[in-house]
Amino acid sequence: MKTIGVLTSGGDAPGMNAAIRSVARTGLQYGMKVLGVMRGYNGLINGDMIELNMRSVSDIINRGGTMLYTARCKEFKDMAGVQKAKETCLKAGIEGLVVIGGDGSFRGAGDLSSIGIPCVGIPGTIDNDIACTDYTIGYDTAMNTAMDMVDRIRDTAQSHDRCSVVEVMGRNAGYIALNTGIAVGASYILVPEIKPDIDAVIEKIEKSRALGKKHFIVVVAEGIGHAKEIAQEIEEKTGIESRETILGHVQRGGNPTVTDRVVASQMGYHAVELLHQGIGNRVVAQKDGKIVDYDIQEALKMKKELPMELYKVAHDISF
Ligand SMILES: Nc1ncnc2c1ncn2[C@@H]1O[C@H](COP(=O)(O)OP(=O)(O)O)[C@@H](O)[C@H]1O
Ligand SMILES: O=P(O)(O)OC[C@H]1O[C@](O)(COP(=O)(O)O)[C@@H](O)[C@@H]1O
Ligand SMILES: [Mg+2]
Repeated sequence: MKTIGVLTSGGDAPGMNAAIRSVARTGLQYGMKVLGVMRGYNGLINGDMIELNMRSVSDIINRGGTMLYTARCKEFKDMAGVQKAKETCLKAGIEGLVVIGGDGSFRGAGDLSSIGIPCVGIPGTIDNDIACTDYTIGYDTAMNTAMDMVDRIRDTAQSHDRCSVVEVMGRNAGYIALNTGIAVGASYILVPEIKPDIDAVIEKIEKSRALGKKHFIVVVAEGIGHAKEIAQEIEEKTGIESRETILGHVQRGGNPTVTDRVVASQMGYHAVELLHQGIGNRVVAQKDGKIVDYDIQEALKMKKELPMELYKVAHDISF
């Protein structure tokens, strides 16, 4: 391949820049022309792209967000949009494309691959909710940010003998909630994968209160929501003054951790190796510590479950 494109799509995630840098530098080393497509699939439909050289990806490895911007592009969900994107690719000479994003972005990459533009997906989302991979770029940074924020909340909850209900991101996935919850010693963790049971939360708080505990942290995933109502119910039923905090987009920003930078660098490299061999319609993944790749359609059919043993450990040791 003489020319490849790279784009970021869906929610941004810390480490996406490190992946862009890796894709660009690997491609350039192979003598390829590398085009950075702006604002996800929008840039592909509108022909909005910039040529990347070795220096244009300098000083981004340490930065959150994405230098190529990102978007959720409705038009690309229809084949007409995908067809337009293909025409842009043909015009610009793009023979292969790296798509950094989540499962939605991979569906689009599969569609574009099916009409003759080979695409390789790189999992980039803070949610870690992509079934084919043990790890998604941005996840570690997001969890560490959430943990830092809850540590701060703990200081004030402790000083006031309060209960803090903290909502972390994760629309459909409880990975951030589970790991942050265990890392901050939460009394209870509510995740979208398990039907919420407020009575169980209250029972747990009462149990540890009987053992002398005076301040409590409950972590709630965004998919469960209702942090305010949960805090109110805890206060009403236990008499413990309660406050809710929704962490929100603070979890999506900031400098990527070492894990996110390393995995992003490895995955970007692997993606371009595939395109260099003329291989498309693949998703790069991390499996048991190794970088591997899967057919996009097969990857999208895979299922991943929240580690229930970890959920049990979290609750068995929080008193
Ligand atoms: N079924 C689909 N077919 C084609 N493109 C899709 C599809 N679903 C999502 N996309 C494209 O991928 C973009 C990102 O998807 P989204 O689900 O929002 O985020 P993520 O990739 O993080 O899961 C969408 O805005 C759209 O352009
Ligand atoms: O920034 P938005 O559009 O409000 O989206 C919020 C959602 O994006 C995420 O931060 C990341 O999700 P994606 O990577 O799948 O886009 C979710 O945790 C959250 O539910
Ligand atoms: Mg998604």
